[in-house]
Amino acid sequence: MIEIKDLWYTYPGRSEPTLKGVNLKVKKGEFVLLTGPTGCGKSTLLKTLNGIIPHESGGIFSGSVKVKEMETTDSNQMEISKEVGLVFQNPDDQIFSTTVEDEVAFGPENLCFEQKEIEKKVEEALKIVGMSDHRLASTNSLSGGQKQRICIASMLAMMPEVLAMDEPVSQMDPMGTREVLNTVRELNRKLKMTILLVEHRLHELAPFADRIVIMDDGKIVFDQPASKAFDNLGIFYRLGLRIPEPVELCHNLGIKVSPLSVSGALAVLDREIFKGNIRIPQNFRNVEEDNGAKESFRTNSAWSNPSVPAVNSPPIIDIQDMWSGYEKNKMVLKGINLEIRKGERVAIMGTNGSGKSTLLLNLAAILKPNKGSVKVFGEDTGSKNPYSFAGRVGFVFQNPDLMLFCDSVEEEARFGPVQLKYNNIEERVRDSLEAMSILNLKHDLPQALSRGQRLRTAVASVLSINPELILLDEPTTGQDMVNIEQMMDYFKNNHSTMVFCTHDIEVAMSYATRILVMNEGRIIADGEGREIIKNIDILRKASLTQPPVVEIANSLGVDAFSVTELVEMLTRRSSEVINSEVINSEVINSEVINSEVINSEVINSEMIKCEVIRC
Ligand SMILES: Nc1ncnc2c1ncn2[C@@H]1O[C@H](COP(=O)(O)OP(=O)(O)OP(=O)(O)O)[C@@H](O)[C@H]1O
Ligand SMILES: Nc1ncnc2c1ncn2[C@@H]1O[C@H](COP(=O)(O)OP(=O)(O)OP(=O)(O)O)[C@@H](O)[C@H]1O
Repeated sequence: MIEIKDLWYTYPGRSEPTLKGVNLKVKKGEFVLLTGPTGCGKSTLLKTLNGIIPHESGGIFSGSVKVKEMETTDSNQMEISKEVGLVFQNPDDQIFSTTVEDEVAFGPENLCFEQKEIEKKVEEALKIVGMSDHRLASTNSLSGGQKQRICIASMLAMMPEVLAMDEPVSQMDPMGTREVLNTVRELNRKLKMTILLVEHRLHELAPFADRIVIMDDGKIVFDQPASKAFDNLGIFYRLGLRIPEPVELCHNLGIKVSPLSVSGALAVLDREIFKGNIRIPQNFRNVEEDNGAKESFRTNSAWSNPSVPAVNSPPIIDIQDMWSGYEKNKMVLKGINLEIRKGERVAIMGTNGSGKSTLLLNLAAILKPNKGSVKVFGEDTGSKNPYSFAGRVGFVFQNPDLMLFCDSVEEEARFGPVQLKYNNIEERVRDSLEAMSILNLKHDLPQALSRGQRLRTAVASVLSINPELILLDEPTTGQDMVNIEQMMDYFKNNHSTMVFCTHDIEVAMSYATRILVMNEGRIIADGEGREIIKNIDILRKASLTQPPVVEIANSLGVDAFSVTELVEMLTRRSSEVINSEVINSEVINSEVINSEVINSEVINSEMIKCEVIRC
């Protein structure tokens, strides 16, 4: 269905190619998950499939891209678009109609379907993405995740033979992601729709794919069936890609199988328990008592429980019975009460459209309460404009493109300090770019960067003013694991006071000192991550899911909140297993673990901590 041969592509104005000899074949009906570090060229490759590159982009293109035998460079873009539906990375780049209904109907109308058929397609597509109730809504009034749902629906309404999706679920809540992808998978199986999906959330999406392809620096460096892809984890660690927790658990236990699902991992563990290789510890419900201090991890499995700051200082944020919305008689937030103190890192989680961004906009005084009060640093935002908080409050929007307007990355970081007439401007610029690992991009035009790079530029532009309160709307979407850790470690190590929206429960568990869960404009839970994660009712109401390792631990009857914790629990009681041949051969076979580790008595947190494992 897709055949790419020796594809090279250089963007206009760039001296180096972005794609460097890509070869890829995808058969009809395959579901291919394409991943790789941020900026490696995934979106660029996807754009060659429907001819946006090179037809609209210009630049230097060589090699061949064929879809259904059609050479995309020779074909007219209308023709290619009938075969290839492309879901854009940024929904705002895709959506152009004023209502949801018109947006979804646009494709089928252009394909000249009968009116009745168009109606049916729109209805079905909206149902798949859970947006039937928003059919008549204005597209401008949708939340980030709702916009992504509409983008998927508008492609599904056309039922293209090839569906190319660029991080289509990055802003969607976990339950919505599962539901939509289950349906997409069904369509792929039943109708033999060919799917090429780009995602960083490999750990969540791998179970849906037939094949996993990894890009690095403009080349394809790995291509394996999903069932075998995780047999050797070296490349995933090396490129900082997130590994499905069930796989990581089994490997860290020395079991050489790579189940992608919770049920698969449980079947494997049951077998090992039956053989006596693993024993479930008794009386092990309270992990914190037993474990004492835990080191922070350097891999995804290692995300640890963040420490909670002292809470005896006066609140920086004080919200009393706040109601707020965009239209007079339609409140989005309904009676919010909230206090946040210096040093807290608060994650806001919840269903798409539950009001997370709206709450954040209120904290930045961009939106004002219709009723009740919001005090930031003791000042009532109702009587202030957002500029009164400039320098003290830093805000990063869900869509970083709304913040980038300068000619270079370093200009973006310089803008704030210059406006605020700060000293040490160049030092601030350098430090903030360095903190976000984009110093090497300082002369680049922000609009000519990958999304992950643009997001980090937006964060750097806020860091350079060193605000007392940092507000981030989904700062980890579209980022690879290394960048997520680096960004969040920075805030943690600098004891920043921050409030961030996220759909990533593992990041929240690891970095937030407190999690707020929202549903339909209300805070329905507020507490420490470990408490929240155990409350299935709350999770369900907020469309959240437990991380797989927590589900596995629950099924085994123990309390564990990360892969490390569960490995520690299981191996501490069975160190003979760790020293067994199984583990040693895994370790010896692995490219990444050195002899020190092999000699280690147990696979404990020391081993996982070891930097070696990452490279
Ligand atoms: N419009 C553009 N003009 C010039 N260069 C560009 C443009 N878009 C992307 N690039 C270059 O191509 C590289 C790859 O970008 P691309 O968006 O394909 O990466 P990606 O793998 O999709 O990244 P991410 O995971 O962050 O979305 C960028 O690092 C940048 O150098
Ligand atoms: N500019 C706007 N005009 C009118 N209604 C809006 C506007 N922005 C958001 N809304 C509505 O407010 C509600 C909450 O949106 P908000 O963006 O706060 O949700 P969210 O929880 O951040 O969602 P997501 O997880 O999808 O980002 C949604 O129902 C949305 O339709």
